[in-house]
Amino acid sequence: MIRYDLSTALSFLEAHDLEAVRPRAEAAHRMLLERTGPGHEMLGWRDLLLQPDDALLEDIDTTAAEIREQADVFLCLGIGGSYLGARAVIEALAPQFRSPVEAETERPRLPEVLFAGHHLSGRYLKELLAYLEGKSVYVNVISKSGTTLETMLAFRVLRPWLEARFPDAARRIIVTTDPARGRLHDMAETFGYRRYAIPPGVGGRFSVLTPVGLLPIAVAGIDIRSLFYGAVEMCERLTDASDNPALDYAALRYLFHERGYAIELLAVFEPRLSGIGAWWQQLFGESEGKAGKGLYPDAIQYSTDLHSLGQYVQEGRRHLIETFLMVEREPEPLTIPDTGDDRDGLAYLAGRTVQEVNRKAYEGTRKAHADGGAPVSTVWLERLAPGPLGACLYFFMHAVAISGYLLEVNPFDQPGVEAYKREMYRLLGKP
Ligand SMILES: O=P(O)(O)OC[C@H]1O[C@](O)(CO)[C@@H](O)[C@@H]1O
Repeated sequence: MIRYDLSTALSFLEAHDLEAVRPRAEAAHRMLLERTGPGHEMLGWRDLLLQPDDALLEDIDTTAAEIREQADVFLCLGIGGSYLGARAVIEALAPQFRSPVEAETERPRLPEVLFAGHHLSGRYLKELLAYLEGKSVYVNVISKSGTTLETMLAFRVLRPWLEARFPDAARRIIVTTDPARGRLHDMAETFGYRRYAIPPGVGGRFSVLTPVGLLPIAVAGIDIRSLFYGAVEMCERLTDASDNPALDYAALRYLFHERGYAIELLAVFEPRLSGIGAWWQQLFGESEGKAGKGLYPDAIQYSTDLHSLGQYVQEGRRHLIETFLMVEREPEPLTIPDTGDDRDGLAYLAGRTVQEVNRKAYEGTRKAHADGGAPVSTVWLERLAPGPLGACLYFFMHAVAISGYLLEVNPFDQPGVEAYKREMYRLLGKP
């Protein structure tokens, strides 16, 4: 389901470099599998795939079916790992343009899945409340700690709004949080909200395959079982150190990190994958960026950004590597019309497909950027569907764990994110 092509990047290294780093990468891989590395108590994201809880998937599907039936809007409140995974998968797989009914089935349309609590814009919340007026709204508050300001502040605004409009407000609020503690947990207990647990051994950025991601994804009408089992399959495949694309990816990144490269671009040519890029940014940024180490992760969307950042990538400071995230099989090609003239200068494309043009844009970009001095490699996704996407999510989680161990950091903590919070709370006069 996932293929990793690093052939072009290898030309930036000495012939034996990859082989030389392999024993270290394999040792890091073993630390992950054998739970001997720092942060090993936070490997719950693997455990839940090694022992799938089908009853939980069933339960989430049942809740999602009720919400799909009742809601016009499913509003997810969360930030960082508590929304990026859900948003990424929904953007990748749900229809990009909405219609009043699903064309073929004549069924009423799916609820709109919206996000809030992922920043502190009062303006956004005000406009959101105005938009929600008159609609049937369900709210999913997602926070592992149950204390994150952005999320909890949005909930404080939404809760009275819901209570004032819906006699069954308590049933419309679903809380996803720590199973035993925290303010959100306690509120759910007090007010009788439905509750889903984030296992204690799963950090926010690794939580997409828990109810954090699965409930919103299921509400969006996506097959969570296929997504989940795609990840299970990839998890099983990556236990073997030989022919292991995650290990190769981690080893390659490490080699360039050690050679002074500072930035990794994750470039997509399919806008639907931009959300995966945003999710990947948090995954790699929070896991690696500590002790003065790590590649700065930057997600970029082509060909859009070739017209803004392309100049820098081609000729700017040579301190970046580029990883393309591509889809192998594209369904429903769109044929470029033959208009019978060449007024727009595009007659040479008539009869070919837009997909082919996009593929050539990728091939051309890969060559140009490599020629310009950027080591490039490509992660290939078999197709845009729940199974391969689940495999892709696991691929990156496995890779970042190996990568963190190669850098000799704990890939599962994020002590640095507290610094701004301390300053902000001091300014706000938090008791
Ligand atoms: O789920 P929580 O506890 O609200 O945290 C949200 C996000 O905030 C962070 O803790 C960073 O502040 C992330 O690691 C996490 O994904």
